[in-house]
Amino acid sequence: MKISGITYGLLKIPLKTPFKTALRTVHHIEDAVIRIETDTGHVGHGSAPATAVITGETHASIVAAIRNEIMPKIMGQDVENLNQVVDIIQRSLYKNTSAKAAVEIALYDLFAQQLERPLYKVLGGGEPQLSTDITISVDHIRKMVDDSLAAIELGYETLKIKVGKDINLDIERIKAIHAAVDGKAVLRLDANQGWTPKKTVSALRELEASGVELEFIEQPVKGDDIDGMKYVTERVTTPVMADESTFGPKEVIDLIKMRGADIINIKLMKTGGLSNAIKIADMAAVYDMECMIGCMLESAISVSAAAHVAVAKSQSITKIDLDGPSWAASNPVRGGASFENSEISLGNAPGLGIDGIDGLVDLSF
Ligand SMILES: C[C@H](N)C(=O)N[C@H](CCC(=O)O)C(=O)O
Ligand SMILES: [Mg+2]
Repeated sequence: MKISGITYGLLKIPLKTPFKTALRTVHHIEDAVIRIETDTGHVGHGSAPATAVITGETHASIVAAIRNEIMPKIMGQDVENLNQVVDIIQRSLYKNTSAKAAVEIALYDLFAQQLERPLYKVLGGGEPQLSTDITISVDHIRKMVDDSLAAIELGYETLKIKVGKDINLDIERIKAIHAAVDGKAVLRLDANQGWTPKKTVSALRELEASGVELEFIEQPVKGDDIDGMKYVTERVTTPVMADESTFGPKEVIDLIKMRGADIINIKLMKTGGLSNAIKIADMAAVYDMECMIGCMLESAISVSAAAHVAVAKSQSITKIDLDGPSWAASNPVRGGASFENSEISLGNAPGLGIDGIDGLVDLSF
């Protein structure tokens, strides 16, 4: 099965409600989508959102990186030689992790299709059901409380509360949600780099002292402030998760060695795809470190691939934040994993099991 062609598209799906973090407000999922074709007539699907504030990439840069740098180097390669092709993708250009992720997702889809097995089985198997959290956008307190209660009504058992705007107001937000939820859901926080190390410690100590139990605090300080992450990790009881601080395996090794966080958030768009995500999950298992699999605001194509990794690497990937598709007003992906509120189910079809994608704007000029 040799790689013989590629088509490019843009997928834009309105959200049910705006997604708001300390870094950005988003009204649509917008993904660059690729379909990699083979000489056997198979099609592998891949996609990547443009999360410029996190990875530095735009849709134009993702498509240009794939079109000009990655595809010319893997055209004609045999999908069967998965590791060799992955190596070419990873060496094809510096950074551009979302572009690499889109290509790796399509490649792994094809590899598993060739073996006529669902991707998670090719990656090691597992139980093909996951339960994801749901993100609560940062907003005024009443809205966040209402959103939290509505999510619980829909069956979500874990809420990921976005903070990081104004730390004093954030403390009020968290206390109000904690009181309203009244133990009916697990609470995790994501400050998306919005706090400082000292203020994080004092906020968490105040919350801990007032009986607010948090599963973890994700990326409280600037991504490149690894000393700040360590400072917080050493001083609070609440576990600290690294998101924007760690992209690839090397950064994770460094962070583990310096004990700069308790948990790692693995996202395919940061790792450059499945190969590095798997390396990180395996390394974390060696160090008895827990990981979460996360996503950007992205469609069911790439989130399905992340779900397959999570199922196969459940020894270290113990937390799931794959709510991207739940934010979309519709799911234009035919076939593949199903996303029903908190429940994610992987089908039995080969690869990712995707039959087609509706509403793609063709970029294959
Ligand atoms: C969607 C997911 N639950 C999430 O919160 N991801 C964010 C980044 C999402 C984005 O800005 O597209 C995160 O974990 O920081
Ligand atoms: Mg995060």
